[in-house]
Amino acid sequence: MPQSDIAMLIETIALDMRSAPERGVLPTYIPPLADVDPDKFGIAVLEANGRMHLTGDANEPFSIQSISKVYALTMALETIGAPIWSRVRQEPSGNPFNSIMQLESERGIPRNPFINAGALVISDILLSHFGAADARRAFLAFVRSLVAKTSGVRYDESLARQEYETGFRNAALANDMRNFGNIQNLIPSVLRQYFHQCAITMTCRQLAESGRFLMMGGRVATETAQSVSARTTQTVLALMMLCGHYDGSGSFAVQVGLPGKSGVGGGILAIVPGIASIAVWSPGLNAQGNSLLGTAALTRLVHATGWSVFTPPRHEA
Ligand SMILES: NC(=O)CC[C@H](N)C(=O)O
Repeated sequence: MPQSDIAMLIETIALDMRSAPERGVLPTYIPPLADVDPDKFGIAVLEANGRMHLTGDANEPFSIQSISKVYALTMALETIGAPIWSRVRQEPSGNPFNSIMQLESERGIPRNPFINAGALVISDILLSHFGAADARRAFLAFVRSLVAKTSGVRYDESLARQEYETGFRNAALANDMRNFGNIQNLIPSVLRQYFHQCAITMTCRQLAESGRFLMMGGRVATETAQSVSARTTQTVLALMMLCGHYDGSGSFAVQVGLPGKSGVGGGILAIVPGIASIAVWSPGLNAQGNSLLGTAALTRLVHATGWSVFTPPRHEA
């Protein structure tokens, strides 16, 4: 698609989204996220050729929350590899992201790395691998290695602390898994690691840049950064498609048709393999905790571009 068309398209979508009457609801269980301006809206589209298209609030940092689960899984796969699958499965959960019922009945083995229980196991794995003193630093360094300009890519310490003080459900999930022998480090350390990962702030521009390795089969944006293996990339994309939107993953696949990962900060990272890395941000959420207008914007974008992975490639006659 010509570059001017993408630029115009996202302008039009952003304009329509600005006046949308239904904007979803802000999450109240993480206090600072309830105070974000619900009218914020941004889109960043990074094409495979390196062109970046931005609109709206695409240069404003926001809390990436569960989008961080993509980087954590990538790191765990690149450092530990296949043994992680004895502690977390690769299946859709069909349950809310913070559900404890399924975890209990399945004896502390989470369905996938993108629900909270699975992400806590991944945080535990990173803690064991890098050590308590270095795991947080290593995680932030990895995320920074994926973006060109790292300014603003940081832990929001205040948000991480407030989630630590109020995240009783996550504490319950971690304790339940420790009871089943699937958490090895001390619970406070695991929770601190996990809440910090969730509390990273990034702009849509930086998020789209960070998805470059997923778009390009493992090649990253900056020259200094290591590349990620093609196998890890495919695994992460497959799980984003199947589990990236929790119990809304099926309808996201039907509407948008791209591997995507949402966060309760209102961001979504969606990947068109070989073609584009897309980040959208609108803080209001739908009933499954995924950005309402972010999903609507991606639906429009994919409809106009034919970028769904389920759309057959156009062949010249
Ligand atoms: N879906 C999300 O973004 C959830 C992340 C949030 N930090 C939590 O653990 O509840």
